[in-house]
Amino acid sequence: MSVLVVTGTDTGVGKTVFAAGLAGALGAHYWKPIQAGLEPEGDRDTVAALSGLPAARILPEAYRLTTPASPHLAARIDGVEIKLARLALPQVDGPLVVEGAGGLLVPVSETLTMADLFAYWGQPVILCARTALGTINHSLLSIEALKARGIPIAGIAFIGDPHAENERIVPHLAGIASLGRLPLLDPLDASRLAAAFAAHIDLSETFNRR
Ligand SMILES: Nc1ncnc2c1ncn2[C@@H]1O[C@H](COP(=O)(O)OP(=O)(O)OP(=O)(O)O)[C@@H](O)[C@H]1O
Ligand SMILES: C[C@H](N)[C@H](N)CCCCCC(=O)O
Ligand SMILES: [Mg+2]
Repeated sequence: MSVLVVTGTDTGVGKTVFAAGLAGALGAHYWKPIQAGLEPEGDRDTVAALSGLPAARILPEAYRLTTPASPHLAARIDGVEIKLARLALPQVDGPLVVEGAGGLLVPVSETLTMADLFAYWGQPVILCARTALGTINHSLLSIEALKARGIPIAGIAFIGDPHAENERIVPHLAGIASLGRLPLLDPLDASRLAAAFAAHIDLSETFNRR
């Protein structure tokens, strides 16, 4: 089993759309261990709709929390305690794509962050980042947080309209691979996502480095 963890510089950067494209391209299983916010749908449902994968490849979450908030707060509201013991990676045949909640230092409890979880898993992480103004700082801070914990970095994936300089300077300063840029798709559907992912995202270096 090979695992790729998808994180982002923030909530709402496009991790789920990217993860759907990635899981579809790899014929992987997809797992969102902690879902905070169930309306109008969870990320699992979005990936089911956008990845083109059979339903059995979209694994059930370990925690389904009702409130669209930081997981530590969503868990408190639901009266749930998030525990590492329930967050072991599921064993599947073939590749597994795992999506975090929000960005790296988002708390899942009073003592645990998403980054702690990634360090515990020790699997390579793809950082999803906007192309737009502000991304340089958010991206480099996120990469520092990954490096500080010794979390392997598979690369950065940009999402949004082209911005050649932002797409150059971040991987250059961080010394990590860029997997490319997923454009904003309108309409967004499974076939357009698969085509855009194949045209714009290069996974060859990701797998060669491993
Ligand atoms: N490549 C894209 N093309 C068009 N729309 C996109 C794309 N990427 C993201 N979006 C839209 O942007 C919004 C946020 O994207 P997404 O849900 O993937 O973010 P996220 O990083 O997974 O957020 P969360 O932290 O809640 O998991 C969604 O409405 C999604 O449809
Ligand atoms: C509700 C949202 N869509 C995600 N599920 C959780 C995002 C947590 C972000 C916390 C923060 O950085 O302030
Ligand atoms: Mg998401």
